[in-house]
Amino acid sequence: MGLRFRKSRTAADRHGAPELRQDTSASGRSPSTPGPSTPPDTSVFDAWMASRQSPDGQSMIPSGTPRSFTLQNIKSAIFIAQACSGQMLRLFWGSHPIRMILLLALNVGRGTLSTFRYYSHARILDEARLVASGNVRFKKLSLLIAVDVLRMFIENIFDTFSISNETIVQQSLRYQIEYLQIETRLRLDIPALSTPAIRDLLHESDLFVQSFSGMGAGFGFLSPFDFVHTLTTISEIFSQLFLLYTLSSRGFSWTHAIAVVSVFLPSIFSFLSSFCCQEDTWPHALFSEEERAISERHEQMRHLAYSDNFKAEIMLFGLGDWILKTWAETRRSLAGFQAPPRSSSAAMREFAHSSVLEVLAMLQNIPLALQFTHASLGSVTLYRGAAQTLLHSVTGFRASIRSFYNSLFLLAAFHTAIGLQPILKPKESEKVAYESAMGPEGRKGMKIEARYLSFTYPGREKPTLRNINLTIEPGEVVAIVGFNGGGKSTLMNVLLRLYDFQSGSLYINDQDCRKYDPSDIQRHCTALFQTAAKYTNQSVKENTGVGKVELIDSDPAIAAALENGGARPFVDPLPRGLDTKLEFGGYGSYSNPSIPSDLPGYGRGYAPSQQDRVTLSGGQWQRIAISRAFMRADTSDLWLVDEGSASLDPQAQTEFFERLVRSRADRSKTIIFITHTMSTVRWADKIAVVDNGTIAEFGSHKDLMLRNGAYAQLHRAMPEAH
Ligand SMILES: Nc1ncnc2c1ncn2[C@@H]1O[C@H](COP(=O)(O)OP(=O)(O)OP(=O)(O)O)[C@@H](O)[C@H]1O
Repeated sequence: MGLRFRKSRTAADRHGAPELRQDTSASGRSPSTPGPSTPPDTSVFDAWMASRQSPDGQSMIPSGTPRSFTLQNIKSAIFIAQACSGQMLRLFWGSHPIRMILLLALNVGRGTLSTFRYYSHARILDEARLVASGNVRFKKLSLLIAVDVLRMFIENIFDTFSISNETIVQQSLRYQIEYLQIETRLRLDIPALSTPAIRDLLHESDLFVQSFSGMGAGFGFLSPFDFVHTLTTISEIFSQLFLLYTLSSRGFSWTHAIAVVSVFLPSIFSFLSSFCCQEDTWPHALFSEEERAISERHEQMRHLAYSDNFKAEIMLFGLGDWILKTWAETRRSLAGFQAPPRSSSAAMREFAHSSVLEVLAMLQNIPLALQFTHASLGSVTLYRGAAQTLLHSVTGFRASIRSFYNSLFLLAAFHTAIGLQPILKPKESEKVAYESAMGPEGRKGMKIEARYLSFTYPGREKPTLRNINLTIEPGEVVAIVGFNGGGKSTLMNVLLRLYDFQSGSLYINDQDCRKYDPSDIQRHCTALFQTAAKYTNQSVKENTGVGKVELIDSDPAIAAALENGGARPFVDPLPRGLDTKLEFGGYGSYSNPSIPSDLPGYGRGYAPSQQDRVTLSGGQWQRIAISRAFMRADTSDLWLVDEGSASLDPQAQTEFFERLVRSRADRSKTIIFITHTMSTVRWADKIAVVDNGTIAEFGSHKDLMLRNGAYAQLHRAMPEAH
């Protein structure tokens, strides 16, 4: 299946943009194939993708990179603002309508506060100046000071109220935005999440969400919420302009005209030059493949240094120096990339820019010099205050515009992401409900038929599974064996509908599997993955109960699952029983030496770290994972075990298989298990040998031994087989 986005092969194609329609001709899929994770608002998605093209059109800039001010990008930003503003306004409005209006009004009001402050100070200064001439009017001066104190008091109350109102609105908005983002991440399936363009989309969407909590960095983040603050800046600019106007209207002169114009000159010059000098905002080297590779290596080294998981190997193999050296080298290289040597013309431009700014700032003082003889001290102070605030506000406004410009692209990502749908979900009109199958001799369970099934991981060129042909009857027990990297786990993931296949067919209970909602199939399966999840810092109850969340509070159901999983011997003596929290044996975990680590239990004891939490061994974690899988055994037609018992000792492994088979005494479940241990193969009715992505042999132990092929060879290589 080819991913298609545009007719011509652009950088977007090369980076795996999701297709607008399914390319059925290339994949050989049936028309009933579920739709891809098509962004619902493709025009916003197109604008977002277009903004990620590098200026030469040859590559895509990494997600999270600020966009440059090109004509194309500016057009995209305007389009995004138009297309998404409705949604944003609805979100803003929906959070707290009254508080939202207050927020806008208070932000406008805040901008005028400095004008009152300067005006009040100017009047006090003018009055105080009379002290020198002996004409001091104490009553008036006291009144002015009292008014100023009152102004400060009101300003304080205004600020306090406006900050608390803003916090409430921001928290509410943040909640809504984060909720939508988390919901999207949970809704999407693995194929959607592995599509490079969707991953980038979600990354920028995450940055958008982070910008609401002030956690963003590097993108010049400014959430649309923060943009409300520019209302303060705008109102500040207008109120200072008004102040300057009132100063000049006391007797207009050309010096006042110069005053108003000169106040703006540095800002105007700076504003225009920031748009004109594109080289300053587009460091090409930042996006080269070379830098990306170095940056990745840099991150890897940092991760190695920080993560506890690698500590043992780092110490054992003496990797410390190598990690530090590589980290330092990559860091230096990155610094070189981030600060490319400036060309002499760029340096000259920078010099000219700063000199002009300085001259313009100096020009601002000319009106002061001209007026000094006849203007009052208050007017002079007022002029300086207004001029500086204006400069500051316009500069701040310019920075806000730039940040807001960038946040529009993050908004586009968020807007598109929250509309994404899982790739594997079938169309409502074609969906069928799952029903258990009946097999020969009244056996129940899941029937699986794969025909010429092939699968390639997203972003990979070579298929991992090729022409898989396999029929598993309801109630059958099948062992999958083969060499490392052959594709066994991948086959399990495809059977579980965690991944879709590109060609061939897969029938489950005589129905095309693509007609089922994957969650409908998964509800009837239980699985034990090669690397079982460890819900660290969560209780035994939660670690087990998540196997069937409806029963997470049912102590009897959890106790039964722990019994089946062989976990009770070490769970029962725990100080807080099912409520004891479980920890992974990291190097940072705390051990309390006063508690003996050899508490009675199954096999070796656990290492208690605190009264309410324990650190489990690898095998104990595996028993918890098995218990979790047993939580859903009653309602499952299929058990899939991917070396889930590999960490168990031989006796425990036998017990596990006995329990597994006992749990389907009436042969009411299909069981598929992947194993490298030949002693466990005896539990299987049939064996599939997976080699190099295909099923090399399939049959009973007896048949395959007689065949004397790959299985017989594997079997003979295992000492415990004899
Ligand atoms: N998420 C993934 N993305 C890309 N390639 C993958 C992914 N998972 C596995 N592979 C590749 O698919 C191939 C088959 O891997 P798989 O885990 O299915 O093999 P396996 O037979 O289960 O191996 P083992 O016996 O070692 O567990 C390997 O080459 C592996 O690199």
